[in-house]
Amino acid sequence: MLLVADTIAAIGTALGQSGIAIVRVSGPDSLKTVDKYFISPKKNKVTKMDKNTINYGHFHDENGEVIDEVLVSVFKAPFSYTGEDVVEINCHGGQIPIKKILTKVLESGIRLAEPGEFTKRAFLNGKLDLSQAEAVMDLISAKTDLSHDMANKQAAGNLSTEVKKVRDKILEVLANIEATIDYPDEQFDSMSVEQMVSKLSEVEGRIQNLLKTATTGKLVREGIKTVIIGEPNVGKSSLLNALTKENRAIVTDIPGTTRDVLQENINVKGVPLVVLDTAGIRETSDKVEKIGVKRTKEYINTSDLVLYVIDGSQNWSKENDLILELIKTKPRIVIINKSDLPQSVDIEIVKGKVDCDVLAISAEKSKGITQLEDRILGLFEVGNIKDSSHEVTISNIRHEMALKDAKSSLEDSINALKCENPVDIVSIDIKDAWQSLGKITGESLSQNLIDEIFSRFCLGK
Ligand SMILES: Nc1nc2c(c(=O)[nH]1)N(C=O)[C@@H](CNc1ccc(C(=O)N[C@@H](CCC(=O)O)C(=O)O)cc1)CN2
Ligand SMILES: Nc1nc2c(ncn2[C@@H]2O[C@H](COP(=O)(O)OP(=O)(O)OP(=O)(O)O)[C@@H](O)[C@H]2O)c(=O)[nH]1
Ligand SMILES: [Mg+2]
Repeated sequence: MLLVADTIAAIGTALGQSGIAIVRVSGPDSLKTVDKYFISPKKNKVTKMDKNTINYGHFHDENGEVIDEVLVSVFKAPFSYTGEDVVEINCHGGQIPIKKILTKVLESGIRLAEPGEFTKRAFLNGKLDLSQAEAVMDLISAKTDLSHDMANKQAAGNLSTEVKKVRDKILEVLANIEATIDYPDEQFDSMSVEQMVSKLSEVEGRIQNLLKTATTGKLVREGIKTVIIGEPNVGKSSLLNALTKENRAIVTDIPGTTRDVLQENINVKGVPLVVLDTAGIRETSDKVEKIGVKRTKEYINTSDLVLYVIDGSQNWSKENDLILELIKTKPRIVIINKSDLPQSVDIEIVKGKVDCDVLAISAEKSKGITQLEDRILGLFEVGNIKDSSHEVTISNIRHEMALKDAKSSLEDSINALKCENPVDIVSIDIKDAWQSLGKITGESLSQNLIDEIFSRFCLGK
């Protein structure tokens, strides 16, 4: 069923300079609006163009001045990404043509799309379910092959299919209960309590299998937020460079080199790491450096992992103990750097002091980096991530919560059945499980929540 909606437009490509860019228009007025500005050599009207065609011409302003040489792609409802009439204007990828074309389209009374609104319309028109729409967003933000592969499978509907199968099984039991309640005297092939328990247990097992993939799945999708901290000059920026295998951060022998936080994405065996290199922590009177140190402390709080770097060639300081205290509740690894130099720090003593991994490395000589990567993955229990890449992976906390709710309702219903509670009471729990699962695909989710989910998407998507 197509919903009656207004017409929206947005730039579908990244802002900035590029070969080509796309202005996307979707809704009932899209063809006739673009037609006002488009002239093809054969004077073909956009409204008369065949569906699924790409057409050459020029985009003009109302005075007939050429704005750009373009290609327009025409899709006709319901055969488009959104399910509505869609026109895409492929123009040259400069700021000016993009801006001018979008402005003309918007001047014709078409509204600028909200973030995620094209995909939201695809969802509302039944082109995608909610988990597939969320996967479209994941496809865009994926930073490693593994996270991309996971998003691709979800976009293809692997999760939706499993959820639908499981929901159907629940529905069979529910239908059976409803029938016994509505027609108590009729003879039909009703399920026994044992059969219901067995069916629901099977469903619970399948949900549990999905839940098992969630820890790894979330890490692969979201990445591990990692912050490198330590005193000035210990080699934090050198470690970032060793991890990225590029010279991204400025390294000098002057303490206090890094002032602002630097962020890099790193791929550790398919797991994305978002690594922050921070300003060295120390008492300082320098105004700029002070702000850096304050930020470092804030980043520690919001990170998933702290890499605490110590210079092994220097004597152990009381600051080291203070910093260890500061991070003691965080997942952390203590890194004794500059292992290529004569050591003043005794690693065995440090190991005795802390209850976390302690590792000697040389950031400058790239020694111990692979071991560090293994320890990081070990800490998050994603050692053999490739072996555990499933056809269906739970990567989104929203899905995980819905599955947990469904599982708990199923457990309640199974226990109630075993205790011979009346089936009409049991059916409430079974219905709850069915509803919870429907939240994943968006079938049982309130409009507000749906709006909230799409608002997190990019503009033009
Ligand atoms: N230019 C452009 N590139 C793009 C997109 C887009 O919207 N525009 N996409 C958007 O993210 C992705 C492709 N996804 C799309 C999905 C469905 C349809 C579509 O027209 N579907 C119709 C017809 C299918 C058919 O011909 O068999 C349909 O489902 O009815 C188009 C693009 C990636 N590349
Ligand atoms: N010998 C040796 N020197 C290193 C090693 N790692 C870093 N250095 C040197 O230590 C100095 C400081 O390195 P940086 O990476 O800038 O240290 P930092 O912790 O980022 O310093 P700030 O940004 O000032 O807090 C530079 O001269 C590096 O060349 C190492 O593994 N071995
Ligand atoms: Mg630095």
